[in-house]
Amino acid sequence: MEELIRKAGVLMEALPYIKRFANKTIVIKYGGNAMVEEHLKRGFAKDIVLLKYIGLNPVVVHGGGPQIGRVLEAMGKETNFVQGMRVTDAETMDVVEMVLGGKVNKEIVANINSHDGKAVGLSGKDGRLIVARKLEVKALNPDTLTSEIIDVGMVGEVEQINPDIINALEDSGFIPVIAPVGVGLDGETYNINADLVAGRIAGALRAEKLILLTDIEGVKDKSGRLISTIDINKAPDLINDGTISGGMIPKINCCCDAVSEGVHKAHIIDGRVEHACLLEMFTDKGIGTAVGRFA
Ligand SMILES: Nc1ncnc2c1ncn2[C@@H]1O[C@H](COP(=O)(O)OP(=O)(O)O)[C@@H](O)[C@H]1O
Ligand SMILES: CC(=O)N[C@@H](CCC(=O)OP(=O)(O)O)C(=O)O
Repeated sequence: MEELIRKAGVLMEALPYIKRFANKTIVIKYGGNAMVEEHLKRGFAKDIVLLKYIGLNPVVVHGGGPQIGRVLEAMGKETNFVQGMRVTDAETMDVVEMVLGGKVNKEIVANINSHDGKAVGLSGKDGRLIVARKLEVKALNPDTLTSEIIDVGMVGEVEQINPDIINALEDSGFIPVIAPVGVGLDGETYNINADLVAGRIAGALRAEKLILLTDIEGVKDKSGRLISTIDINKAPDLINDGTISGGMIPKINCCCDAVSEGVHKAHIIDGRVEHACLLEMFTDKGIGTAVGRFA
């Protein structure tokens, strides 16, 4: 009996959040590093289905960097990163589109649907959801100490999000699952960092929340302790003083951009924790790092 009462208590803790988030859109970025063990993949799919059944509108944007890397390696093709972006020649672009839009996207769709969700896979080409242009990456040349443009190939940045297709799917009870492949004005294909796509989609949808699932507990301070909240005005200091580096920089920047565009809060959480999304959304304490306006 005690165990049953404890379970009821857990449900009651969730009640104010279920009420607050009813009919709200939640954009969840599912990183390639978080798609590891089978039980975690199933747990993620079940979380998404539960969110939909209790009246929220989850939108999934996925990555797949490690999965792309494995295929390129099997082909014997070298891959390089500049400022966290994969240098993408024509052959690499084909692999990226096949892996993200094909295998990875369909695996997530199938997993959600096997738990009675109604997921539909999309890339940025569908309904011209993600219109992109070539990304210009500037870096300092150590010899001349001048800033130079580095050609990273078909890497794109988001020019515009056309959310009509997402709204149409949501209205019909479907769960959009989006691969971060963009389309240019002339129909060309672009490879875009999945965090950046998730942030821009959350902004365009005026989502209640953006959740980035990654492979670390959240943002940590210099002594390795988790920082549970970051005000968007304080984030640049954490980058400038070196607390935040590497792959965490685009994450925090896209969280800040999303909040500036009207998203209420963005969260960076550990996708290796089972049911991470539910723990973040429906418990008082939450997990990971929340980015918002706290001042
Ligand atoms: N202050 C910080 N707190 C947490 N992680 C950080 C920090 N600074 C840099 N990182 C690095 O950022 C990584 C997350 O970025 P990334 O590997 O690109 O994630 P994903 O593959 O999920 O997109 C962490 O694993 C960690 O190595
Ligand atoms: C331009 C660029 O780097 N694109 C990424 C797209 C996938 C991605 O972002 O995947 P994760 O979220 O799993 O890292 C790539 O090619 O790896």
